[in-house]
Amino acid sequence: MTEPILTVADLSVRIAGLHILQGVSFTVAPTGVTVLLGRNGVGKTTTLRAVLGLTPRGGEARGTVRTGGRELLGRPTHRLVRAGLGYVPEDRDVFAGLTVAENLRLAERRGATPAYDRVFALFPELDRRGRQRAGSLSGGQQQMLAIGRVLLNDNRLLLVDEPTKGLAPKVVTEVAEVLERVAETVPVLLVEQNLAVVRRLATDAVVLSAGRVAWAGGAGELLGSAELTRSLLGVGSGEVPVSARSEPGLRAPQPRTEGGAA
Ligand SMILES: Nc1ncnc2c1ncn2[C@@H]1O[C@H](COP(=O)(O)OP(=O)(O)OP(=O)(O)O)[C@@H](O)[C@H]1O
Repeated sequence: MTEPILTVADLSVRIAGLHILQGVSFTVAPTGVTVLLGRNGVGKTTTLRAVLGLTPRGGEARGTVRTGGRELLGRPTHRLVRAGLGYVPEDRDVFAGLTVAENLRLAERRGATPAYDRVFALFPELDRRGRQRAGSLSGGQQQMLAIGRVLLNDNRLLLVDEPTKGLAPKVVTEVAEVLERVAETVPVLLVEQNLAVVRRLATDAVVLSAGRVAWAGGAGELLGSAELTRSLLGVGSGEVPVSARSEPGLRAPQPRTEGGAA
C-alpha cells in the first residue's frame, strides 16, 4: 500500500472546556482529494486547524499527526507551512486593504522562487487585477486569490476549508475546476459541503460525527450508497436536490450542468 501523505491518529482537541475532537484517526492519500465530511459543527475545521497547529490559545490538541515519519503536532504553524503544508482557510483571509499583487508578494517565501507562472496559468485574472484592492474583489475572485497565494510555493499537501461556501453556482464550478487541476499535482485534504463538488473531486472520504470518525473509505463507495449518505450525511446520494432546511447538515446536491458541478 502507498504511504499516506498524512496520518492523523487519536487526535483529541479541547477548546473552552469542550471535548470537540475525541480520538480522530484517518489517513490522507498521497494523491487525489481526500474529503472531510460531516454535518455542521462535527469538528471538520477544528481538525484542519489542529493539523496546522492553529488550535486556539487555551485549547489543547493531543494525539499524533505525521507526514513522512515526522511528528507535526506541537510544531509552530510557520514551520509546518515551510515544511509544505498549504492552508486555504474558510474565511479566505485575504488582506482587503492591499492589492492583489501585494497579497501575492506577502505569500512569497524567503529563499524560494515564487511560482508566479503556475499561479497566473491557473488564475489569469489575478495577473490582470494585480493593482486592484483585494477587498473590492468578488467572493469568487477572493477565493482564487486565497488559493493562488498558497500555490505560489511548493506544497506537499494542501488543506482547503469550504472553498465554495457562499459562492454563486457558476463560481462554484470554476473553483471546483481549479481544485481539480491543482489536485493533479498535489494531494488535497478538503472540507466541502457541496455534494456536487465532492462528487466531482473526491477520491477518498472521511466522515466525522460528533468529534469522531464515523466512516472512512473510497469516495465512490460512500457517494454511491443512498443508505450511507443518508445515515452519515443526512442527504440522498442522487442528484435530486434535498432541502437543506429539512435535512440539516450538508448542503443539498446540485444538479450537474454540462461539464461540471452546478
Ligand atoms: N474557539 C472555539 N471556542 C468554542 N467552541 C468552538 C471553538 N471552535 C470550534 N468550537 C466548537 O467546536 C465544534 C466544531 O466546530 P467546527 O468549526 O470544527 O465544526 P465544522 O464541522 O467545521 O462545522 P461547519 O460545517 O459548520 O463549518 C462546534 O460546536 C463549535 O462551536
